[in-house]
Amino acid sequence: MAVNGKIALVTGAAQGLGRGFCEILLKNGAKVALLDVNKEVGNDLKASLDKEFGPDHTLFLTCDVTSEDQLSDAYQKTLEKFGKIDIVCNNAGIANERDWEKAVAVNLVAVVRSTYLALQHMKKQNGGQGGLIVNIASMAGLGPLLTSPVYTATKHGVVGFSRALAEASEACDFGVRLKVLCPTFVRTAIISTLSSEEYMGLFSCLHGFTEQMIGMFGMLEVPQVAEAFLQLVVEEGKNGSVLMVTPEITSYVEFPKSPTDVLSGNPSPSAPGSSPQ
Ligand SMILES: NC(=O)C1=CN([C@@H]2O[C@H](COP(=O)(O)OP(=O)(O)OC[C@H]3O[C@@H](n4cnc5c(N)ncnc54)[C@H](O)[C@@H]3O)[C@@H](O)[C@H]2O)C=CC1
Ligand SMILES: CC/C=C\CC(=O)/C=C/C=C\C=C\C=C\[C@@H](O)[C@@H](O)C/C=C\CCC(=O)O
Repeated sequence: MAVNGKIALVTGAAQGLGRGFCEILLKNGAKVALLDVNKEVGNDLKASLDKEFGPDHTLFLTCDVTSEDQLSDAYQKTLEKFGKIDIVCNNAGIANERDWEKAVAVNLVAVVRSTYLALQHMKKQNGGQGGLIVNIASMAGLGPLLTSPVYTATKHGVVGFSRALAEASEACDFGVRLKVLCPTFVRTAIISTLSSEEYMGLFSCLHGFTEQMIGMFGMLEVPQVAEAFLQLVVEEGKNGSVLMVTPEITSYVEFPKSPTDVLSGNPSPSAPGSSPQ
């Protein structure tokens, strides 16, 4: 999808990766609705972007994505301001294994809700022009991050939900594509929470393991991930694709055609249909 002239909505836009995604969209000619629960940082970002791109290219909306009313209202205000929504990036996310229900609410429930709101406004059957939804997961959406079981669950959920809905959207001819971004560690505020007692919850005994993982997978900078995000946005087709981003490589993930493709070669003798050993 060409970005120039498009209207985008980004959640968690005030800082970190969300800010990076907004800036690269604006640099490529889009107008962006910036949604974030942090009013102060969001207003500061809006003021900064107004200086660089002009006041009419962005709209900041204070929005807690876990609130159905606030999210729906933000979509409505975006449509009132810009007339349409072509791209949605569900980026807002937290890491918190102690208040894990909050993490589920932000990282998964809100992503589903925002995706469905986007679909409602974009799909051709509702008079929409189609569009693209990019959901931000993580490498922890592709494999278990043992320091963060609930975070892992939410990100696996984002990957599975987005891939399934992409297939459903194609089957229903909604005209809406879905894609997923799975970065490894990125130097943002979320990293600083990883060693905090609040984040670690049951797993404070694993402090130090995160440093090992960062050593193993490296640390990305926001601009690197923003470039990968732009690649996802501009690349035509690839509905349901999942893009992994590491310091060494940015590449699409190849999933097995069927879950049975990942079975080991030695079925249990008790397994139905298995031949006796
Ligand atoms: N930083 C990293 O290492 C990685 C981050 N991610 C994902 O990238 C996304 C962005 O994370 P970062 O930029 O790193 O974090 P960040 O903490 O720097 O930024 C997150 C933004 O989301 C906002 N936010 C949090 N809860 C919200 C809510 N309820 N409603 C609205 N906005 C809310 C925050 O105010 C903040 O502006 C998250 O989904 C995260 O899981 C994925 C892989 C790696
Ligand atoms: C908890 C949230 C922290 C930061 C945000 C974030 O999403 C960061 C994710 C970064 C990396 C996730 C890595 C997940 C790896 C899993 O696949 C593990 O199962 C891999 C474990 C070891 C791999 C061993 C090897 O590759 O040699």
